[in-house]
Amino acid sequence: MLESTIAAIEPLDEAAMAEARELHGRLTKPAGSLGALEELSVRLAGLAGTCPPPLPGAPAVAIFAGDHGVHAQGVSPWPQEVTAQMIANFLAGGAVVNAFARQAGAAVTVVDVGVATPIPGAPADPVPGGAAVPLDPAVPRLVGATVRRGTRDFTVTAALTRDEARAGVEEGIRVAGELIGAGAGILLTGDMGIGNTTPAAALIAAFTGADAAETTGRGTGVDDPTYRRKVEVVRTALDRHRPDPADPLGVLAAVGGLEHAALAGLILGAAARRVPVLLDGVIAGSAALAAAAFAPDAVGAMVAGHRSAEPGATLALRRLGLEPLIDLGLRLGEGTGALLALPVVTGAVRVLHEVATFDSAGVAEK
Ligand SMILES: Cc1cc2ncn([C@H]3O[C@H](COP(=O)(O)O)[C@@H](O)[C@H]3O)c2cc1C
Ligand SMILES: O=C(O)c1cccnc1
Repeated sequence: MLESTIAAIEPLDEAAMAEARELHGRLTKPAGSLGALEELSVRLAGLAGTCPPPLPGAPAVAIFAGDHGVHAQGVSPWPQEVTAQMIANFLAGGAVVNAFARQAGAAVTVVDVGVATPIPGAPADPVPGGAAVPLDPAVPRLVGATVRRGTRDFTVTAALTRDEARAGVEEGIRVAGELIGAGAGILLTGDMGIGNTTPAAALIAAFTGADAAETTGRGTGVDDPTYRRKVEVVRTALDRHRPDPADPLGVLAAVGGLEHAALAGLILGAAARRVPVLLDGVIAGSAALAAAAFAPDAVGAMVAGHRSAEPGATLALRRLGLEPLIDLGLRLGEGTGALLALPVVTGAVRVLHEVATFDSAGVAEK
């Protein structure tokens, strides 16, 4: 499934992009006046292979959740159980991501790929992966797709086996296909996993070559001693595993997490189906680097929702050549920054559908 998905990812359609650029030049606005929205709409035309590209209807945010063996090293001030407790909160509609999803009209799917503790109140048998899904923005949904109940501590051994990392990536591909099959016109990335900014920092260091001190941030707000320990943990893991950036499955297995692997898969799945994927913060950025290492043309499907306050997020976006749409100092995750950016993406496309040309509106050109 991974290999066939990678093989299906192709470059942007140059003819559709040229058509979108030409159309922009005829719309009733000074050329270039919509700034970054113009190039974004051109890119989305290239992704869809048609101009104008479809409006990104039926948005769907996929929140991949997992726990982390490296939590034992004291890299987060929060207990591991908060991952499962927040999933219960997502399903009850009480988290920030739910508020923003309601505002955006986005369906919320939580995918348990690696949660270590029981999810309070969750059915013993959540919807198994593969079940038919209605995209109902009012009802958050849990998909049970556990690969293993938390990764191993990567300061000691590889976080995952290659097979486990592959299973995580393939679950993300499967979810992308399921959501797009149910009608989603744009996918948004979300994450939940106490400690997951530490593997994100390690992945970004592995893929960009940046130092652990540059890629590591304060996550949920760690104090100075914890921050120093976190940098050391990332450095120790990189020294121990020496991950090869040309082998993304190996990197994800050595220093990644199951939600990072699944998000890489979601991105690949969206790119293969030529549906845009709106990236959230640093976890998504680290997964996007993995996706780009699997398939460089996958970058064409990526839209950077926002600039997370985590320093690694900026390094990841720079490496991918993506400019974030909004920059509000958010550092939450869950998909919150991606959801806030969604109207910007829709606006960029709507211009190509609805704005009159100088000719049709009888407006004089300069
Ligand atoms: C209540 C709560 C809600 C969250 N929602 C997202 N995160 C975010 O913070 C975690 C990563 O930060 P660190 O690596 O410092 O643990 C992830 O679960 C991420 O989704 C949350 C964290 C907490 C505590
Ligand atoms: O930017 C993010 O994605 C982020 C930042 C801090 C904690 N969790 C996620």
